[in-house]
Amino acid sequence: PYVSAARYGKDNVRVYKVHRDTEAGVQTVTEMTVCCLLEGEIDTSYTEADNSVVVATDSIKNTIYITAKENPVTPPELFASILGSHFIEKYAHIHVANVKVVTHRWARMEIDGKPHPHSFIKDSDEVRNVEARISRKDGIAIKSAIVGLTVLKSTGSAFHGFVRDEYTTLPETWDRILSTDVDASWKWKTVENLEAVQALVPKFDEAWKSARDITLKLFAEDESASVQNTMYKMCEEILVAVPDVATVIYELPNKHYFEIDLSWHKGLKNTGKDAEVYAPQSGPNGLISSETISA
Ligand SMILES: O=c1[nH]c(=O)c2nn[nH]c2[nH]1
Repeated sequence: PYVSAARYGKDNVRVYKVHRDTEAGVQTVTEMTVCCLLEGEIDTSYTEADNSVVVATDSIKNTIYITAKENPVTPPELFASILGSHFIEKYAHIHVANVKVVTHRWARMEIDGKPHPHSFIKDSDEVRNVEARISRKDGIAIKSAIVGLTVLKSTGSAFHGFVRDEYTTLPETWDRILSTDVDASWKWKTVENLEAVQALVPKFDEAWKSARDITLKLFAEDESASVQNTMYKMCEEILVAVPDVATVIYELPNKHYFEIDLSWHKGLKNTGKDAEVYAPQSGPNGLISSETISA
């Protein structure tokens, strides 16, 4: 046997960093969870217990803290690229660093109508993620994402005209609840090195805001004929709004809310246009995904 692929490192490295603007008296916080996995000439550490090629995962963890201390931690695309580049530059036998950064939400509190200088709320479990592959020979490939943005609309969603056969029980509907946990990601065109990432820095936050705004606006306003079609419209608009992005990926669970027929109770009407009380379903759920590439 031989090792066909190997990567190792430290996962679930939680990092918090505060920026203190003493002049303005305003503090800003960033909290993230980092995973950093290395690839390279490391097979002998698996096949021959040769630890001389192993940068200990503990040292990788230490490097994450030091890199966070000495560099910007935002935008996460930049921090991930700086961190990954460190390993390629420092260790000749390490050829790829796979860095995932999950940034958690700390929304600045508004107290008496004013942004508070140093207090924040975790207003949802939504996260902003980055997965970067920093490779000595292939350059830097970055995928950014919005994950865990849970949304619901109480109307403005239909689903009819689908295959009807001996397996079908789902009634057609012209007015249903639509709810999903958005997982949207966009792949940047691969860049040569860290310098090229730094040139892109102003675009990373803009792209995240555009992708999030487009997703919410279309979700709310589209008279949805299906999750598939609404998802495609989101991809189209993101590809137009963010030219440096080559591919947009969505994965949307369809979190069903079932009507409850209460007619057995004194003829109580609670279906179709009379439906008001529904049963939210934990599962099964639909799962609709797509990858859309600019022309
Ligand atoms: O939007 C939807 N897409 C589907 O493919 C589907 N299948 N059942 N309900 C559905 N809703």
